[in-house]
Amino acid sequence: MLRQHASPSSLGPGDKIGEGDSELVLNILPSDLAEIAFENMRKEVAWNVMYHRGGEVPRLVAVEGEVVADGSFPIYRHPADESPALHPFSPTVSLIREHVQKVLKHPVNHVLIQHYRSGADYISEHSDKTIDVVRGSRVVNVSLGAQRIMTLRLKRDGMDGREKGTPRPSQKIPLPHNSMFVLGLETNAKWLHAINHNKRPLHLKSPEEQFMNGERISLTFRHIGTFLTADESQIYGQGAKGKTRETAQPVVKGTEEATKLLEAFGKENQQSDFDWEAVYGEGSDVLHFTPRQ
Ligand SMILES: O=C(O)CCC(=O)C(=O)O
Ligand SMILES: [Fe+2]
Repeated sequence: MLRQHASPSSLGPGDKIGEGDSELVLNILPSDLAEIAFENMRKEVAWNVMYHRGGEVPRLVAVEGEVVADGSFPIYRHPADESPALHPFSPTVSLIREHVQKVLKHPVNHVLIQHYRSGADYISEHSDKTIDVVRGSRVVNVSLGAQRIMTLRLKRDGMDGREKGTPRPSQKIPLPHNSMFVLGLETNAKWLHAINHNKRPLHLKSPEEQFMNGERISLTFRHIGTFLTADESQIYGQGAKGKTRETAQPVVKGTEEATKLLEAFGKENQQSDFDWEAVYGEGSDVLHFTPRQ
């Protein structure tokens, strides 16, 4: 039985989350791996500062993925000025990936890893950008370290037809250490999600929030259908204009193409009935939005 709570209470395993295609899975990793994963990743992962509109994003990030035989690798495009360089899966992340795939029952070939260094680090409300996400697959966030809260909020246009002044439904899902939040694409289409900051002094927080000194690492695994060739000169696959390796096209940096894709991302953030085929179907060959000078 799925239970539906009033908006502000916390949801967890077994609850109807978002459109009902999302869920929280506890103890995703065996305890020996869960225990060492955080410290291992601190050392193994190539952490970067990432920029959005010229400012630093408030967390450290890294990208890893599966490099295929000819050296091509998956690319996930989202509105950052530059995507960090992709590295092959590091040893601990590889192990985590295996457990994720077993539960998810579909492959994942790309991960965005984020280090929330304290309660002051956060990710603003957004929908994941799905031009490069294999259609019908789900996105997962594995949480390690301090518990933070995933907040879902119905998109504004989802309120059409409801009485004026009705608050937008929102849901709070605490993400404990060693959990996996599965984001269904229907939920991603109709709701925004965020990890808001939690600036209460550490000593006033719950033991779960204080864990790992308030630091959290999340791993957002996706099944990506768009690829860059080894020398990063060409792009192909689901989200590109050339849909196969043979029809790969040169990547486009900046220019009107970039403005067009950024506008499409804006629409995906706002529209519950976002028409994927109409907006993304043709594909885009843009790589970086504000290329390095
Ligand atoms: O840190 C998280 O769990 C959320 C990350 C996220 O929403 C994203 O990278 O798109
Ligand atoms: Fe997200």
